[in-house]
Amino acid sequence: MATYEKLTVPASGTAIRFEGGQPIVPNDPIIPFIRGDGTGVDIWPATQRVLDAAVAKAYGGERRIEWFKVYAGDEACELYGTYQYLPQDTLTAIEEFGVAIKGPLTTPIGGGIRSLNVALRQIFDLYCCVRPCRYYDGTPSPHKRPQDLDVVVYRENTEDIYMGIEWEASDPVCIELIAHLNDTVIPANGKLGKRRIPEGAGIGIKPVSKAGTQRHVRKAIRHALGLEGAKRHVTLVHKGNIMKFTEGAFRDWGYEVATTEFRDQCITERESWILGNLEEKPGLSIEDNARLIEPGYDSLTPEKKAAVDAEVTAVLDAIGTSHGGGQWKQMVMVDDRIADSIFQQIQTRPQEYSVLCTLNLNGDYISDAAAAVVGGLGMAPGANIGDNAAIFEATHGTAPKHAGLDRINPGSVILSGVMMLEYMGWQEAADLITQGISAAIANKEVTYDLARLMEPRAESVSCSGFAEAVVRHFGG
Ligand SMILES: NC(=O)C1=CN([C@@H]2O[C@H](COP(=O)(O)OP(=O)(O)OC[C@H]3O[C@@H](n4cnc5c(N)ncnc54)[C@H](OP(=O)(O)O)[C@@H]3O)[C@@H](O)[C@H]2O)C=CC1
Ligand SMILES: O=C(O)CCC(=O)C(=O)O
Ligand SMILES: [Mg+2]
Repeated sequence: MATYEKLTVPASGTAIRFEGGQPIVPNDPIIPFIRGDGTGVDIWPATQRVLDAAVAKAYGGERRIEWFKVYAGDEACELYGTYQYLPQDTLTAIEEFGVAIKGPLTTPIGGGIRSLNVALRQIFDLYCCVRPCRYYDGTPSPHKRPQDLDVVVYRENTEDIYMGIEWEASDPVCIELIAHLNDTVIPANGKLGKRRIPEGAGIGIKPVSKAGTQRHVRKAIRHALGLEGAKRHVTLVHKGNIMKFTEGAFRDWGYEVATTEFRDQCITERESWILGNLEEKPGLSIEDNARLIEPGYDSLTPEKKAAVDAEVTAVLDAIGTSHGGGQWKQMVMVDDRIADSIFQQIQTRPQEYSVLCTLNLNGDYISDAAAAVVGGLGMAPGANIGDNAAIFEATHGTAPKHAGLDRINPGSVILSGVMMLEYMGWQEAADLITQGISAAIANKEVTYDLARLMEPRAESVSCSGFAEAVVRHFGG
């Protein structure tokens, strides 16, 4: 048993262990929770009420969660002292008990502390941020057909510019770094021409590694393998046309995982065109197939034409038998889209997407945008998953202007709790909550954010009132 400076571990309960990246869950798990800053004061009690009621109803006392209050953010400073935003006790508790849940934590813009939310993901190597965006019937939305969006954003969670390796413009190290880049590093690369970093610039570094990308893509593909029909689909989202060696590499490394480790279960979009063309027109020549997959083929240089022909030949040789004859239609489709395009696609053609596998920053943006389509940040849950720990939290932040007013929507943290119960294998309790939320919304018992979008506008319930409504509607 670990030692704690200011915390007392619950007298009863058992730790969740991890084996091979999977949680082994006892009937009485000790689960650390962080209340959170801002609206955390409203949301957390509402969430705990719903989770406890669901577990009690589903298992009649056979299973229960032993909550272990741990501290981060403003509350931690009150208990541990000034600037103690993320005390060692909290880290020890998450390490010892493996699965935790948290409310949002404040991060100042510009100077001040770095994000505690990001720090927790990095400290525990929670490399996949999983954010499902699906529609609950009756939820008001600015979109005409919000029900068409049913995606899971798989956001890489430990790399990219979120590593926080950056220097302020006035920092002497930054000035020295810019001089070194301008005088030595950039001229040494023949392709960068006369480019110069402007003096007075701040500098941030964007590391994207092959190992970091591939372990994340692997989890996204495994997720898609558990889905059915057209939802067996992973889209690698990137801005690889501009950031070739980070975002472009993310795409290439992602395809590499799909076409090596998951070769028998995956088909890429281009491979599907090649096989599909041949299925539609048996006897189609390599050149005509190449013409169909490559727009503008006839105006390509002979070398480029030969490369497309070679691609068609290679695909037919490698997987013509194993994937051809329509077999590929049962497999996980892996394609890629440029990030700006995916923002419009999830609004204009939402039904075409399923698992959106992204880098860190793109996933941050896309998860808020996708949440907006299906009803806003009040209904946007999330999970940070690693091989030895998992922390569940909503997509949104502290929403400070609503703090302490018992009016914010606790739906996102409650749904993050649903993800936690599913991760623990407690599906019966998770289902009760999902039913309760669906029925509360259908009954127009909703918080201000959803009430104001309803037509006619509905009378809103409080944050705690929504939790009570969810509990009342367990079982439909
Ligand atoms: N994982 C985390 O802990 C995160 C922390 N943050 C941090 O949170 C702080 C505040 O960030 P901010 O940019 O204001 O973004 P927020 O996500 O906190 O809030 C922005 C707006 O989104 C709406 N919203 C957010 N949560 C809910 C909810 N539960 N129910 C209904 N509506 C909701 C509200 O809109 P309206 O007022 O129009 O109703 C709110 O004003 C910052 O310090 C930021 O760094 C941000 C994101 C994630
Ligand atoms: O940590 C923060 O303050 C913001 C993080 C964030 O926006 C997110 O994880 O979605
Ligand atoms: Mg965000």
